[in-house]
Amino acid sequence: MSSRTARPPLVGLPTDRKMIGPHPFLAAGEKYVRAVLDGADCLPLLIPGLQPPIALRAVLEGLDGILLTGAVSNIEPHHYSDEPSYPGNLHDPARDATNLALIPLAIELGLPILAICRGFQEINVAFGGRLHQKVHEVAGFMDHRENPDEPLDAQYAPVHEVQLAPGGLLAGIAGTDRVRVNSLHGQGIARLGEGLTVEAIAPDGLIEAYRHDGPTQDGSTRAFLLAVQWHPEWRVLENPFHHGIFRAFGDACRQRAAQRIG
Ligand SMILES: N[C@@H](CCC(=O)NCCCC(=O)O)C(=O)O
Repeated sequence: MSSRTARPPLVGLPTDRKMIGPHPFLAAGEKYVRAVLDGADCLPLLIPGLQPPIALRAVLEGLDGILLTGAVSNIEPHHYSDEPSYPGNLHDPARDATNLALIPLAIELGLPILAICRGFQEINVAFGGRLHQKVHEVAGFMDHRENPDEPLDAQYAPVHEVQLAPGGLLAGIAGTDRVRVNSLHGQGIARLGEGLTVEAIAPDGLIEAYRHDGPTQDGSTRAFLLAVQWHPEWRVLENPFHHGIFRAFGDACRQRAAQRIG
């Protein structure tokens, strides 16, 4: 038995940069932090998203998992195309710099990753994929945005189905091949990054979830990487499918923590 004390797995959440009055703050949405604690049963720790990024390898080496959160800001399009950004597009270059540097490092270290909405888009870009800047303006696609005038519970209510890939991670968690999900995004996948495997598709054909089956450091097991375009963190304990996603992520983090201690 190890002489080191067992501790709950530590999950890092890279922050957004938000202005409060004249001062920039580094913040993460409380619902994501709570979902790590309550849904995954892990300890959340915020990773400051600065530009240029802090020494990320040193931070990641002390962690057992990463949660990439959603955000109202959009990835600067120069990271995935030569299209200009549209006027008024809200960006967070410090978060882009941190997360696009952190993703390959986390994968190299074999850390479990759960990515939500903007985080889902970030991993796709980190793997060489492309995004639509406005899905609702692309012929054939639905409008995947929320109505900001509705109460939050209505904005985060399930609004469309996704078809789950047979034999996939999500189909295993859901125990079925179709689920209804919430939808609060203007951007979406135009081309899936190299090496990512589709896990869920919306009725208009938009990819809404994927996984990555890369090998871990020892080459024997595969690290958990699941990314979803919707918001499983919302009232995570009230939705068995969403809780299942966080539990699966937490289990992967616990396995990772046990390897570190053992
Ligand atoms: N800005 C991107 C990503 C959408 C996203 O992450 N929304 C989350 C909103 C706030 C939250 O619930 O954390 C897009 O519009 O596609």
